[in-house]
Amino acid sequence: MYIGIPREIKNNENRVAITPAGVLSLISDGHVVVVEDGAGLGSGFTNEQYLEAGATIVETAKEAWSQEMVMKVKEPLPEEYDYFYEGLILFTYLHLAAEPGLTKALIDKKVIGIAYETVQLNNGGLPLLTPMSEVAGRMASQIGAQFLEKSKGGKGVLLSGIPGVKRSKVTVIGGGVVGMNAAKIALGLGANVTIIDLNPERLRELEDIFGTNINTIMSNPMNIADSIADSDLVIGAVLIPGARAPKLVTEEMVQAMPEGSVIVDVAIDQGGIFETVDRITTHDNPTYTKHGVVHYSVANMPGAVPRTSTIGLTNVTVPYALQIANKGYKQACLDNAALLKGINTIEGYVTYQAVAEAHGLEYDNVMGHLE
Ligand SMILES: NC(=O)C1=CN([C@@H]2O[C@H](COP(=O)(O)OP(=O)(O)OC[C@H]3O[C@@H](n4cnc5c(N)ncnc54)[C@H](O)[C@@H]3O)[C@@H](O)[C@H]2O)C=CC1
Ligand SMILES: CC(=O)C(=O)O
Repeated sequence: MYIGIPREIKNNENRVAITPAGVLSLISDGHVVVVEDGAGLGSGFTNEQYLEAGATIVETAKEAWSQEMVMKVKEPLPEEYDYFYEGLILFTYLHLAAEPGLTKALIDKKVIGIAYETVQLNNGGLPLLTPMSEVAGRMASQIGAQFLEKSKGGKGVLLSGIPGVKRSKVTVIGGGVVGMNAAKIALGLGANVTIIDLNPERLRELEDIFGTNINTIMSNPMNIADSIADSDLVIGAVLIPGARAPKLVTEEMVQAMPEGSVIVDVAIDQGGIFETVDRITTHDNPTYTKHGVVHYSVANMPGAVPRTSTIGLTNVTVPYALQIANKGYKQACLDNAALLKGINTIEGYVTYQAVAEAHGLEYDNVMGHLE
């Protein structure tokens, strides 16, 4: 199979969809990998390293996009939609529930859109989302600590406090991969941590992991309002796979937070869980202040630590890419139920229920397209 790797063009997105080691794996199985000039530089991988691994370097994005399968990191931006063509296999993060324009473009151009974030194992795990959620969760607490500094617009508190001065309170809403990693770092920085989740089994697991060093609370509007009212930092980490994120934190709840508190809405890539998060921010200009509260809503947080993130991402994506390339996407998806769940669009149809619901579009069963 011919596989294209375009350079990422989102603001400060320095990740790339494949490392030279990943190229070698694909080439060893007889595939051709076409990498856009300089695509790996942001992650510290040079054209020469890709060439040594056996890739072909092309000068333009158009050439990288003209291959049978395109592997990317972030969802395509509108200026990339013109590269779509009927039958293209697009293997990347798509986050379609929050992307009506992209959903329409994929349907109109009959692209086979396989979304990393909805590839799902039988146990519910999301193997192609997990490493980036680990990165973003860990970053969320670091970033929150930074924006609590007075010069950054925060109230001027240190997460750990000091002897004689109380520790800051961090509330994490959603105790999955992002939430657990955010809690780990917040605890390490000395904060007083509360995790809120809807799933009692998950709350039990979190207590088994952290012991009584954290508070675990059942998710409901009253508990969320109570916990965030006296929090210094609130982290949004809820996910319903493939769906638009539920707005769990109302404007009124944010208004009740003390001035200079900080919100980090990691779930922004699925639309965000705070009513007051009304925009996606960028690494160049990551925050805005509303009701006196600093809001951070960058949708590609791992793009800021591209070396770690690219290696972490490609560790998990390349084995799936190999299955698609070796067997063809139809057989690969028939043989692998996790990969099958990744197909969001095919032959002009939406084949992921939550995406169809998010946009009021007709849902079609993917199996009818795989004969
Ligand atoms: N902004 C960024 O750069 C990045 C964003 N993300 C996003 O972070 C979000 C979280 O991802 P993961 O932690 O991997 O998901 P996950 O599936 O591991 O965890 C989600 C958690 O939310 C909980 N949940 C569901 N409904 C809830 C409710 N009503 N109240 C409280 N908890 C609820 C679930 O029980 C689960 O424990 C996703 O939207 C993901 O795409 C991930 C990586 C980077
Ligand atoms: C998951 C995601 O949106 C990211 O890694 O940027």
